[in-house]
Amino acid sequence: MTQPSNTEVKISVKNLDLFYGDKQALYSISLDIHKNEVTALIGPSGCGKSTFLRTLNRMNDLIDGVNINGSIMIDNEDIYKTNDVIKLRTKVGMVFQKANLFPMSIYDNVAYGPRMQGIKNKKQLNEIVENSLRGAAIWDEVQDRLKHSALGLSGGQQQRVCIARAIAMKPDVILMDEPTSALDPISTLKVEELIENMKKDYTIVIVTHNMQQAARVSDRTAFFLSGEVVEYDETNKIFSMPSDQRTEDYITGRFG
Ligand SMILES: Nc1ncnc2c1ncn2[C@@H]1O[C@H](COP(=O)(O)OP(=O)(O)OP(=O)(O)O)[C@@H](O)[C@H]1O
Repeated sequence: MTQPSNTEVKISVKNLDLFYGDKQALYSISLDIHKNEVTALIGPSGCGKSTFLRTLNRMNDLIDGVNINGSIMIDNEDIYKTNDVIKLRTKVGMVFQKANLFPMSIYDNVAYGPRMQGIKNKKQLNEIVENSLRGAAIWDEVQDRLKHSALGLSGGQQQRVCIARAIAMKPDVILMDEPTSALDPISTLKVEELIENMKKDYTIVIVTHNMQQAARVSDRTAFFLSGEVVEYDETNKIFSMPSDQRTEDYITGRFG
């Protein structure tokens, strides 16, 4: 468990409500996410963790009938007031629960985003691919088979290539939605180590069902319940001395 430092605020969420049609899924969420920290979102199934995560790069815009009130500022800019959603999603990358690599080579998977941005220079692409795979702690395992299909890798390796693919876009923030829930314990540990190492370069927000994982990798933890944030604090505090009885009941396994 790491000690949070007094880092600057990267993302500031104020009074955020979200509705799927008539159904409200998030209630007046306000919290600050700090730069170069790992922030964990925990809570029982259906409490709104993924919904909240997706608001941070406007992935919910892709769902019909979603309405949002309140504001989310990233680097002091309201992300719901910009029209450049592509730029936002470049700055705020995402890694999903299940590795979702394209049926193409490892190299092409990582080079995909930069190529879409118009980078064609071979040397530059080689550099981006190598640096991204190194950044995702998978270079040593795949450097001899960059031209092989990415789908031939193990689940844990594929998930790290997904992280490399996110890194290749040079994001500031990386959102991770249960990135290890489909992995075995050893691959999980590798991804957790990777997350710890990545926070010096990125701001990371991770949804996890795994309480030990939240305790191991995060600096701050938000406990969600029925669409509200019950408690948000330093991870040490949440896991040793929560202020709210409901947080305590959840982390001690009394429900959820
Ligand atoms: N596309 C959607 N349309 C309508 N309702 C949705 C949609 N996605 C999620 N919901 C509802 O919003 C609420 C929050 O769901 P969400 O997936 O954010 O919770 P979660 O905490 O991430 O759950 P889990 O841990 O099971 O992934 C739930 O009641 C869910 O049914």
